[in-house]
Amino acid sequence: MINQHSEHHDHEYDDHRDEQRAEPGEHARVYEFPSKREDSTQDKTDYERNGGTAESAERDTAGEVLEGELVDEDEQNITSQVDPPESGRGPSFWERLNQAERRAILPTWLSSRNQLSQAAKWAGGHYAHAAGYHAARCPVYAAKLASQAPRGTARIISGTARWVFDAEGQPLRSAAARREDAAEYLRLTTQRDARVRTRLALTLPVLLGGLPLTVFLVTGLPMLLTGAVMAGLVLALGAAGGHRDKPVVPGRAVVSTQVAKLTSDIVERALASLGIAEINKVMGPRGSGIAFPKPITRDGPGWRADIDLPHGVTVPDIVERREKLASGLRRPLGCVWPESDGTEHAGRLVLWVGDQDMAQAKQPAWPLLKKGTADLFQPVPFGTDQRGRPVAITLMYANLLIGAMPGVGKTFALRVLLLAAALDARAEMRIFELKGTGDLESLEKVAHHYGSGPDDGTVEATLESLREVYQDLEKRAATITRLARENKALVPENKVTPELAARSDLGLHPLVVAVDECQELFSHPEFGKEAGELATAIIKRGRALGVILILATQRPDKDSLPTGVSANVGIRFCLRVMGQMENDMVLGTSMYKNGVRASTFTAKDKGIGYLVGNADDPQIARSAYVDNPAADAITDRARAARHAAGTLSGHALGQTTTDRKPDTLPEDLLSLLGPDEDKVWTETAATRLAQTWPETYGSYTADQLTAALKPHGIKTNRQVWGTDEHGHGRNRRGFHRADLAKIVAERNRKREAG
Ligand SMILES: Nc1ncnc2c1ncn2[C@@H]1O[C@H](COP(=O)(O)OP(=O)(O)OP(=O)(O)O)[C@@H](O)[C@H]1O
Repeated sequence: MINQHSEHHDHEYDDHRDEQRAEPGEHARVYEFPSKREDSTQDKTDYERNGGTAESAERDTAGEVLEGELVDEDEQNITSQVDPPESGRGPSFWERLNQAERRAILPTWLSSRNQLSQAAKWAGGHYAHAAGYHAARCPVYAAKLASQAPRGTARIISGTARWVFDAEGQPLRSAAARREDAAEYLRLTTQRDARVRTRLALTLPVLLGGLPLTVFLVTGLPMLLTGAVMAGLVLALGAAGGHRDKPVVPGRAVVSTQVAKLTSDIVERALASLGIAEINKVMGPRGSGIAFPKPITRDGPGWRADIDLPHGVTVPDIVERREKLASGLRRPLGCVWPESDGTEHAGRLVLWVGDQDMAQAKQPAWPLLKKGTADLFQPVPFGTDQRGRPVAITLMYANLLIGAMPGVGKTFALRVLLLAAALDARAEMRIFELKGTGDLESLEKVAHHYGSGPDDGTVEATLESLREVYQDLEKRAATITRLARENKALVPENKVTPELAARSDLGLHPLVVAVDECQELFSHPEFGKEAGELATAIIKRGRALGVILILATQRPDKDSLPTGVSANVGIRFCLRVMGQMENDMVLGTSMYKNGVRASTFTAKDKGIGYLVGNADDPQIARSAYVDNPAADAITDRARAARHAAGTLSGHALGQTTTDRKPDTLPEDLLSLLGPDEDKVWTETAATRLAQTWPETYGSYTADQLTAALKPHGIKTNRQVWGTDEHGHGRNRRGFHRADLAKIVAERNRKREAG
């Protein structure tokens, strides 16, 4: 690199320059420019005197400098090479050895027991399938071969006859006869006669003796064996009578989707198709080409290429053209995943090209699906990345925001994490699903608080729960401070530890608060503001105190997501969104600019999103797929574990408590409704029950009544218009008298029938 600067005429410089002149090292060349205007004028005049023009004099001077010739010592501008000399440049040999990356001795699939067992399972399954496929078609193959047996027999007979009588020499003998070449003809026929004699001598004993003997022996064998030998003979004859273009086994058991190997040529061609000027420059006839610092290798179910992009081109430049890149690679979009390498410079691209579209690739089952428990202080399984590697999330000391447009897998992703939390028996769960579709219903049986519906009642209940959590924060903080004062070793980092969380006397157990469709809460005209403030405070303070807030929204904008929440949340999962604003609202400022763009996902990329804040670099993850029945089975397990640990509480306990209540709840409730009361709010009914029969229903809240009515088949999530304590008319959750009356009539009928 060359740097120009003006030179002051002082002695220090002169000394320095003299030093350089005294030892003009090969790599430290000094180029000098005339700096004074009069000097260059002088040059021009001299040049003109010698027949040149002033402009060409200037050009020539510049040319001289570029060619690096030393010019007059008196001239005053200087250009010096700033690169250090070759010797002594960069890290030493040992330093380089120390920093060098060691490539794995064994391929990854051999070095991990898990991957090895997966590979073995795959190979076993593959060959078992092929064997089964062909076994099922055996009768068809046998019939085909038998039908070909006559042709096979004819072929063998005619082939033998042609061999014995030397049919292959016939054209030569005919040609000799046509040419009337008597000597040649005689030589050929004599040779043929000798051949035929020998071959007849070999064949006749076989035909006359061998065949009858074989028939005799075969018929003399036990029936079964004779049959087997005959069948084998027929099949062999059938094989001899086969057609080359009509094989007996027409197709393969497994049709492999052959994916083209990723080569540097293919990658270069794809990069050149992106329309990036710097790439085109290096790809041009005089360009240096694209640099591949490591060989292209197989990585999981795909290929990985590490690429040094040309100077000035960054990974986001490529990521934003992912679609064009996929077209250049001739691969489906869901197979092409350009990423940056966090440990390298901004132009190091890691391009992973999968064999299969991520959305269609078979995903392994969620590890906790059938068995196992979770520990919220440890990473809990969430899903897989584009290479099929497991992605786990540590929820403790974190908060999570999930955002996406409707219907791309937001609730499924949230549910997987809540199921994991449910499997940690210590965790208190407060779950609010503000859409009202019951997507999180499976978690009701383990939840301390549960609400479902977009109505004011549920939104208010969510706010009430947040208020409680906020108050609980104070208690938790006081406990931590007290413990730290008593024994610093108990709280080394002034935050909840697994040991403290396990102590039921402290109240520092993990507390998971989840709000699905949280825009209903934050944009609520009455409760939204307070809810936003509480959520922000919980996110800021709750982390160290064991409180985990998980929010999911399909409308990530300023009104629906308070900036305090979007700015402070630690882990973010963004599935498909429409544009930059939603992307950055969920994933954080500048993420779109840095190439982390959830807007590049397509409608079929269900459950796939960018996960930010979980690892050093943004990850692409697909949440594990757990459907409703599977989720129900998991929460049954979770409930049993909680029952055993004595940690069932609140709403979940209400369910059990009501199971033990005298079975007169529908009748009791009906008797409390006025004659004209067709509908009633659940909370009103709960209050009346508690007031009328305090011993039986004294502890009933609206949620507990909902849970208690569920086994009777009475739904309490209907919208009921009523007047609140301030005299305002509003909609809240409730039930219809008609539903209740129907159930009571049915119960009476059964009772009478005995
Ligand atoms: N990980 C996944 N793998 C495969 N399919 C998935 C996955 N996650 C979700 N889906 C599919 O996507 C559909 C929509 O998922 P989900 O209900 O979670 O969407 P949503 O974003 O919450 O929608 P809405 O905003 O309307 O509630 C599901 O019915 C499911 O079939």
